[in-house]
Amino acid sequence: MKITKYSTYIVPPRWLFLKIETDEGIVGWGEPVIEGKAHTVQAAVSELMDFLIGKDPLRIEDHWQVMYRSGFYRGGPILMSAIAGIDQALWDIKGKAFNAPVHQLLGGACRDSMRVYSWIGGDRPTDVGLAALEKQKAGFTAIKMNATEELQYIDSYSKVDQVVERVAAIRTATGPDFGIGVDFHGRVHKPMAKILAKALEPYRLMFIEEPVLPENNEALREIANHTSTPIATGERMFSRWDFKSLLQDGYVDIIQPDLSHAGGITECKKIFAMAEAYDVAVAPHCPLGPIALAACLQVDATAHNAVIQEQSLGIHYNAGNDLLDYIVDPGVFSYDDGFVKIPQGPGLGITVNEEYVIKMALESPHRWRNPVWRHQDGSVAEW
Ligand SMILES: O=C(O)[C@@H](O)[C@H](O)[C@H](O)CO
Ligand SMILES: [Mg+2]
Repeated sequence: MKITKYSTYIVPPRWLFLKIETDEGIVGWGEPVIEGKAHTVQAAVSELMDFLIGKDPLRIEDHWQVMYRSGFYRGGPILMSAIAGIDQALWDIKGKAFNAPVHQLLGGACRDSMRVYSWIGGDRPTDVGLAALEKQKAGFTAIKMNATEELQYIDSYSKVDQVVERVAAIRTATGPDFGIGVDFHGRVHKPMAKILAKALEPYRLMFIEEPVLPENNEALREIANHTSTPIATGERMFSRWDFKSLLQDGYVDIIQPDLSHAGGITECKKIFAMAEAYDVAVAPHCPLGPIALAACLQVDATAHNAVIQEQSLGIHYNAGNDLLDYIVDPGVFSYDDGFVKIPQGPGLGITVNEEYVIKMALESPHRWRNPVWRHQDGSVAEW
């Protein structure tokens, strides 16, 4: 079998899909994207595909090594997202070629279904009490919300109180066993992060996420010393090499690599295994489309330490398209009591609605850019 062709599709709300074709008629789909930089990743995909056209799609490990090592410059969000989407598409092809779901090819499932959580409140954390209750009624056992829109290095305690009030409202609305993740979203700096972490401790959270930006991961030590709440991070870390010191240092409890940002199925399977050796859980990040979610579930199925999966079913951003719009078999992601069954179809286990993808790419190709938010004094706030 040989790779003959590829196509990329910029689709709303913020995504990029990739289709790779072969001379045997088998096609694979991937989702190589980083939000706000879809066009940049698209360009990186086209550069990397020059190495793959005419090659055997089944030699995934070798292709991964070529894409990662042969370019001299390596790592980072753009290159690793491009590799990720290509890698997903190659695994999709391999699964279809052997008529097996990807998880079978990775060693087989060690769980039947995966607990999932839904994001509430969109980019801005408003009215989350009600939103959490709606998700609970819809069958979810866990949600995640953003803690705050912005917080300065040193800021008022009333902003801390507002976060606590929102979390308390969710806890009251949903009861003691409901999973609550609070995403600091890298919007909080070290001086306030420890205050906020400590203030949230009584609410028995599932985790606090990105308490500081990943480039400040050395601050996790102090934050971990201020709270017993599990600490999660990793959506902006892109390879085993990014994760190794985080794991060695020992202050993280849950890592959140993204199957569309961190080198794909091939790399994330290895990252999950590294974490297992440190007794660290995995909760893969995925505010993306159906191909990314399917890739996550295929690896989750095979990883003992995968505990919960983020997913964007039900209009993650409170605007635009839902991931189910892009597949012809939306039932594949139906959840029961907060769990999604592992997709069993060949490859990634979903059937992309190609006609709809092409239509959306033609009619509404997005140019989604991250909003620019500012603090009261006019200085830029982390989005
Ligand atoms: O953990 C999450 O899902 C968030 O940090 C999103 O990745 C971010 O808001 C961009 O969509
Ligand atoms: Mg996050």
